[in-house]
Amino acid sequence: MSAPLKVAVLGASGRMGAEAVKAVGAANDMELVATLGRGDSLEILLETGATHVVDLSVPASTEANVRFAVEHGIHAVVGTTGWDDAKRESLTALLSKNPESGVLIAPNFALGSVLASAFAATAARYFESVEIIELHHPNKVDAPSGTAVRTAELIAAERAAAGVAPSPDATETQLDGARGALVDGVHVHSVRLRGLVAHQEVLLGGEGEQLTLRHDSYDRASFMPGVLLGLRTVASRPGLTYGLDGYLELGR
Ligand SMILES: NC(=O)C1=CN([C@@H]2O[C@H](COP(=O)(O)OP(=O)(O)OC[C@H]3O[C@@H](n4cnc5c(N)ncnc54)[C@H](O)[C@@H]3O)[C@@H](O)[C@H]2O)C=CC1
Ligand SMILES: O=C(O)C1=N[C@H](C(=O)O)C[C@H](O)C1
Repeated sequence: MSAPLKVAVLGASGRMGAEAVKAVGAANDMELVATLGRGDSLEILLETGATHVVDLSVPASTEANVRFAVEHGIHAVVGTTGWDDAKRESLTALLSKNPESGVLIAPNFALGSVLASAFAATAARYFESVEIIELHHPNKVDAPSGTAVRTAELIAAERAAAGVAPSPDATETQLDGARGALVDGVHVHSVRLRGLVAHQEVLLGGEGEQLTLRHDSYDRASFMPGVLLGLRTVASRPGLTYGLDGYLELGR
């Protein structure tokens, strides 16, 4: 049996981080070597010999955390949101100078969510209209969700490749925000509601019909198989992988 992965969790006291600490601690092929929170020095990663980090911190911190890991030869599995095009491009440039390092940025670790986004992208080739509604707990600090942004990107790419026209919309006047945010030409609506965890609907409309693709995470345990898959795979995938679908055989 090979040596266990030496894993550090960043954002370990948070909602997701606490779940990841449990999941890594229970995995036979992993050793939890460090748990870091706000204000902790990243030098702890070097002192504890971490080979892998899971970043589940906050959008304001994740880039610095991941860059530190890459610069020190530590593989990173990242669930934190906020990785826009510019940040991913800059990270790719850093990774090209550290060719052994692997980073997975996964907007959503839940298998059902990854599948739902892939199905939605495929379906969006065949429907005139598409909009996204994402629904989350009210403690979430960012909107729209990273998952919704990624889903919109996938949908837009499929529609562009298929030559599908923009969704029809005759709106002439509106209150600010009434039509949601526009992500790559796809309207995204964000709901924040006590009692929710993480949910998304993709609405696809055609003449006389509607297809709705909905995914629900009722518990953060739903994200843990994806976190563990990411940890087990990332070292064998140098460079940046954006989306857990990059590690799955989805036939696309
Ligand atoms: N990819 C996925 O499947 C999922 C991603 N997320 C994302 O993960 C992130 C965390 O979500 P939650 O756990 O709900 O948030 P949270 O607010 O409960 O936890 C974040 C934790 O990070 C800590 N923190 C702040 N700065 C830090 C730093 N520099 N280093 C280490 N820790 C630091 C905070 O003190 C807090 O304990 C968010 O961006 C969220 O959108 C959440 C759920 C699933
Ligand atoms: O903050 C959350 O809770 C979640 N964040 C991620 C996102 O922004 O998509 C993943 C999941 O939706 C839960």
